[in-house]
Amino acid sequence: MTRTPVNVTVTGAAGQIGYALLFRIASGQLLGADVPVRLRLLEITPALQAAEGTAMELDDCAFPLLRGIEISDDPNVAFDGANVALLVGARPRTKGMERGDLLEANGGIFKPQGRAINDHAADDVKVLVVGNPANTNALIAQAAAPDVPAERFTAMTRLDHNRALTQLAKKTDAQVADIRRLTIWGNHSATQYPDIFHAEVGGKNAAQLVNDEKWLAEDFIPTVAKRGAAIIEARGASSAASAANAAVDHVHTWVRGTADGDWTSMGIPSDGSYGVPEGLISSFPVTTEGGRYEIVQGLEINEFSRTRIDASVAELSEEREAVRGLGLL
Ligand SMILES: NC(=O)C1=CN([C@@H]2O[C@H](COP(=O)(O)OP(=O)(O)OC[C@H]3O[C@@H](n4cnc5c(N)ncnc54)[C@H](O)[C@@H]3O)[C@@H](O)[C@H]2O)C=CC1
Ligand SMILES: O=C([O-])CC(=O)C(=O)O
Repeated sequence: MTRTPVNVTVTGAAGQIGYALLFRIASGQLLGADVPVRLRLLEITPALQAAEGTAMELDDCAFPLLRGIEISDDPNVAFDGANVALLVGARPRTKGMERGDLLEANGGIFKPQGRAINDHAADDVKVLVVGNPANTNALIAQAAAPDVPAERFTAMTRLDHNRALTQLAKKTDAQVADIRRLTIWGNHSATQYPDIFHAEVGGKNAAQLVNDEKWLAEDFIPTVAKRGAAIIEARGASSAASAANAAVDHVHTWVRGTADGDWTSMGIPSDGSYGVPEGLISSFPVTTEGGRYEIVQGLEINEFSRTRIDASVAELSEEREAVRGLGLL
């Protein structure tokens, strides 16, 4: 059977995450080994030549599922017909830049990209924002795309989720595959809250198994939340292969579904669940099926968790106010 190729647009294609990501998409790991893909790469004009170089290497892999590569510096071209859009390219914080400057610079990227998605993407487009500050960049893009259902705009907290899985596996002497139902709540920032109170390790409640609140508060949570900075310190560059891996995981789970009885973490527009103000793009526990996701409902939130979820959500509200003040929403 011949399947129509799926159009996957990747922004920031010549960057370090792009270099780790494109080969995995083209090999079938994003959408499945039975799904042909066409890549659309968006870069700024000075980086087009580097993107061409990456495209040459993609050609040289002779991936059977790769049905074409187009490169452009025009979002209206790159998002044309996009079924999946991975928004990786963003303005990094540079010396002397305040938080407001960063939000404004990224507004200049994510607002026009949101508009281009609105005007040119396929009806079934699914958007993942990786570029930081990911949650608020996703909000800016979503606000610029009023014709696209709001829930199609998501932000990446899967890297945080994966980091938390490994830290918990190490602590409990388990394998990551033995762990289910872990949750990242809130913002992809140092305020995020990795929650093990509903997680299970080999079928046993993780928090009871660990039974060490000091480790949770002083080791596990800061290790996961500050892992990005630790990688920069160790590697001299920010996480790239692990970020690309998480982007692949995020979209793969969204499209192909969560395993029975398990859930994942995604930054998604809040419907007001768990006291998170409606519309904020915040990380929640979600199950996915048939290309749709649903927030896991009915989890009991204890005092320890409540304080931490509220703190991260408060940061998201401040970011929303800041971009509103800049006229980006
Ligand atoms: N959500 C998450 O878990 C993570 C997010 N990140 C973020 O991902 C982003 C990308 O990281 P890297 O690939 O390491 O950065 P990078 O600097 O290596 O690459 C970024 C690329 O984006 C391009 N770019 C800039 N503006 C653009 C525009 N308007 N349109 C298209 N392309 C544009 C640049 O030319 C550059 O090639 C950063 O914002 C980083 O902070 C990184 C790791 C994890
Ligand atoms: O911290 C950074 O700059 C990159 C990032 O988002 C992460 O690794 O989680």
